[in-house]
Amino acid sequence: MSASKETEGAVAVITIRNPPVNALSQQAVESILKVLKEVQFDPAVKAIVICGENGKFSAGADIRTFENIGQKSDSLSHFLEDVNSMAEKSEKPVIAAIEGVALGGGLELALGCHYRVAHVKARLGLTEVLLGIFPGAGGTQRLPRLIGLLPALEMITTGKIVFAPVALKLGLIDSVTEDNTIKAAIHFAQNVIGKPLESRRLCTKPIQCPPNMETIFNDSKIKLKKLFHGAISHQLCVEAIRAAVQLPFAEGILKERELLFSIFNSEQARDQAKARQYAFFAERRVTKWTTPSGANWKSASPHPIGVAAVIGLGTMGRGIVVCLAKAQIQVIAVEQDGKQLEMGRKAVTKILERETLTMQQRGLALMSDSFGSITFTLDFNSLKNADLVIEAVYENMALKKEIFKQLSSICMPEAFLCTNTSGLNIDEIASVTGRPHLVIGTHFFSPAHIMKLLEVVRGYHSSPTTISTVINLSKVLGKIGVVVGNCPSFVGNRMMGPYLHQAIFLLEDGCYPEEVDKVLEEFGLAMGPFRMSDLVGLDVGWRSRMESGLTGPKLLPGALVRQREGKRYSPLPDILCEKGRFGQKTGRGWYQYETVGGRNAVPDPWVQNFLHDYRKAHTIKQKPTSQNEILEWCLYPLINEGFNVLEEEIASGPEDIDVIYNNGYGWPRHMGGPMFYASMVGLPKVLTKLEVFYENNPDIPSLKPSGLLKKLVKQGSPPLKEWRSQLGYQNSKL
Ligand SMILES: CCCCCC/C=C/CC(=O)SCCNC(=O)CCNC(=O)[C@H](O)C(C)(C)COP(=O)(O)OP(=O)(O)OC[C@H]1O[C@@H](n2cnc3c(N)ncnc32)[C@H](O)[C@@H]1OP(=O)(O)O
Repeated sequence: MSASKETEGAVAVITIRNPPVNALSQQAVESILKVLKEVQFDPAVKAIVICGENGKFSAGADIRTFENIGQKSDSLSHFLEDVNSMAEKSEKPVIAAIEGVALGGGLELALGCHYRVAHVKARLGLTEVLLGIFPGAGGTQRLPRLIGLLPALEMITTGKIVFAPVALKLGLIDSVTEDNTIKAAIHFAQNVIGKPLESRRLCTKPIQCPPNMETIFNDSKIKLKKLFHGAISHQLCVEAIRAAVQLPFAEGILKERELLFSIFNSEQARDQAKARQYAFFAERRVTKWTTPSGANWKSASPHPIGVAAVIGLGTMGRGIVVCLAKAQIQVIAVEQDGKQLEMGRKAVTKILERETLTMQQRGLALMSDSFGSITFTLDFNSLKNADLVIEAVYENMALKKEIFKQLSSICMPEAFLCTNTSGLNIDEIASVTGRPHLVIGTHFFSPAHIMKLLEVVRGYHSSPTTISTVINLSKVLGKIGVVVGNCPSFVGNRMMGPYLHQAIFLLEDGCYPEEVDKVLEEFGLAMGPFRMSDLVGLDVGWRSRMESGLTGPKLLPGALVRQREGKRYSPLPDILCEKGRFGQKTGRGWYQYETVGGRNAVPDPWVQNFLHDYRKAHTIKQKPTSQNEILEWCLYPLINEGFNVLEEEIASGPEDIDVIYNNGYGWPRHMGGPMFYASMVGLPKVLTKLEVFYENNPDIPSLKPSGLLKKLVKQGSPPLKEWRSQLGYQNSKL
């Protein structure tokens, strides 16, 4: 960790060195300060360029140290601000040469410089808020002065990252280069030697403010509350920016410090910051996958994928085609029906047009010709050219097996065969092929071109190379691949089961859909269980329950209305479906909608009356349930299933589950994920509640506390990072 100096003519080049991302540790910043002081007094130096080693300016503060430093990180921010201020006050021009990334404290350092030159592919952002803190080294005071109130408000409160061309338009940087950035910055420096610097010092620059500032701040807070629910740091960002417009620079800096300090002083804000930082590292942790047999990310090499094929152009297939094409992979899109193929082609083209527009707006010169080419075809034989095939037809085992049988004979012997199923048995599908080691599950989430999560489901025979190839592909697609084991519904959907059942039981017992949703949405979930079910479509679950004989014609005669095989069962969603209430798609479900396909869920008096009559018919006494009880009844069974998933080695660690929930199920990042949340609530509390729930409801097996949860509590509830060592996984091989 160091900063070194070289000189090129009259220009001193200070290089930050702290691999892999030149994070600003205390040592790194001390080192920058030392060299910066040195060059101030060197008469031969007329201008200074600051850059980062290995093509990265700086990814900001060293997050690895946050856990241990607590409140100290707020004084570390002041320390960085002292360096920024020294650069700003320098009588010699200071130029930031930005390659790769300038994020968080890295961008704050660049804002202290008089000029910023960036490579065209560089990304810049004040991302602190995404880690539960906010820019505390002058960022909230300098950015609005540089680019204006509104763009600064957006960047700081959302942690938005912009590419260099957009940064140039915003006025965040002064020049963009496609060549060697350091050389370009040295050249830039030579041209500004001797020019007045006063107007380049952001601390002296006034902020251009619109007249309706207070409305802007208030609206922003309301919007952020909706977007990030109870997340505190976003709200504090607004206060810091308010200080920037209301106070002179030096006082604004003091206010920024005070607000940052308030985060470390509040238990809730500290917990949220911990949760977000945990979520950041959990996403890195899951890339280091391992399987119960000991295969892992180090022991396998991925194969590159030049040509990929997608079978089935329904909603999922279309999204998958789009993300492959966006990653510049050549795609063969196959349908069996001419009409479906044409509809698929049109839909894909439309999405790609929209994506092109968005990319252009983000300053990325990505035109449609830089997408991978797509061949739409009815010819199954064209699959012989694919390195990897993703089957994305509807969930039907017989159909999937038929397709995989064909794939096994058509495709190249080394081609990987993936199935986009959300819960079917991968081994059964693989069994009909002559290459089960090359078969794997790729569970995409809808819309597939947007959602970041990919559940990578290893079958019994999936080879390490197959896992590695698909995990690598997920990175190429800009997704987070999480390796999971093969069991009904895998990880995410399996844990959803007890949660959704419990939410429905709450309706039987006296709650209303809007009441339950409100509690879970206030907790931070993107959508409560009933709004989510209406969005997905109630008919999806209904069809699968009919298929498995839980309802409909296959239901055994004499079955009790509210019981199946001795377990509690609620027919409520079946009855809704029988009445044609499928959710948004029919304009009625647990809620009513303004139109068929409408999005705006409105509580429906019909549902309220229906629930009332249902309870009366089944002589169910309505129980008052507090908000906290609703939360516990829904979340603890979900968490319990998470422990079962860990115990059965379906997920390799709690981080895997949390990454799945944060990226695929709308879990609020400032709550870390369900397993992290359980660790924050305290495992003994979760266990005690589940024990009581189960004792009073022995007909709900999912309430039975997991063996792993009990084991962990017995061991004194070790911190989450130690849970892995309690699992059967051979982590020692990592
Ligand atoms: C004494 C002064 C202290 C300064 C005080 C001022 C306070 C400022 C507040 C902040 O700056 S908060 C931090 C803001 N920065 C960020 O949010 C950036 C986080 N990082 C990223 O977004 C990405 O990692 C990246 C930089 C865009 C690189 O992405 P890429 O996909 O290329 O690689 P990764 O796998 O994500 O990362 C590689 C490797 O580096 C580790 N890492 C990344 N950023 C940091 C960081 N800021 N601090 C410490 N370590 C970081 C990451 O964990 C990976 O390590 P691993 O061991 O391979 O898992």
